[in-house]
Amino acid sequence: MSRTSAAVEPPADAVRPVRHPDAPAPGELLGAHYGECFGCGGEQAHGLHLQARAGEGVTVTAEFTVRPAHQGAPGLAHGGVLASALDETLGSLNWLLRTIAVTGRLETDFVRPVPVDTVLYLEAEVTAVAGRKIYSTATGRIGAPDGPVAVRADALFVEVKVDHFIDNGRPEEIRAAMNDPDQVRRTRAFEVNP
Ligand SMILES: CCCCCCCCCCCC(=O)SCCNC(=O)CCNC(=O)[C@H](O)C(C)(C)COP(=O)(O)OP(=O)(O)OC[C@H]1O[C@@H](n2cnc3c(N)ncnc32)[C@H](O)[C@@H]1OP(=O)(O)O
Repeated sequence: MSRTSAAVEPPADAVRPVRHPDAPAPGELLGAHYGECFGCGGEQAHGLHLQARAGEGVTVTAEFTVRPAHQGAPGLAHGGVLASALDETLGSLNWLLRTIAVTGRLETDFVRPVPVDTVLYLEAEVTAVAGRKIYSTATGRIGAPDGPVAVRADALFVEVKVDHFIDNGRPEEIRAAMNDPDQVRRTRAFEVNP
């Protein structure tokens, strides 16, 4: 059962999200926004290596394989790892809006245990936007895109300027990300225009 709080309910003046005209086409892989990202980075040895794919409208899908390193209870995925997979999937939606945003609130329901070696099929959608606040929802299903729901989440992302990272991050990583030879990743991190 979901017990979503008012904090992740869009207010009355919220509007429908608008897919950016230059958003990746439905079916296209989004790629990582940062090579060292725990959720999606290919250079992050300890990461989830989650790959999100654009869907129709402001939706994405992603697959995440639960590895032995992701255990909490013996043979079962750790709840925090599952929340991370949901967070990353939800965060990747903002690229379809061409908005830089960070997770303000993430409410997660853990519905079924998720065994090691399971492929979790994630889908996420932006439901509404109110000023800087972006409301979104996600589900993770076991074994197949129409498998049983194991986890779900509602989230509030808050739009930020690139200064958020420059002011709060470590200079060496910021410098490296700004000089990333991967132009798409650099654009996602630092040159996004609404
Ligand atoms: C280098 C690579 C780059 C990479 C670029 C790509 C980034 C990908 C990120 C991946 C996802 C992550 O891991 S993100 C990492 C985890 N998250 C974070 O570190 C965020 C930490 N929190 C913050 O920095 C801050 O609290 C913010 C930015 C979220 C909000 O601060 P702020 O900018 O001062 O704004 P503030 O006025 O407080 O809030 C704006 C509106 O949102 C609402 N609001 C804010 N937080 C909440 C909340 N938790 N629950 C309910 N509502 C909230 C406020 O009530 C307000 O509503 P109203 O009054 O307007 O109605």
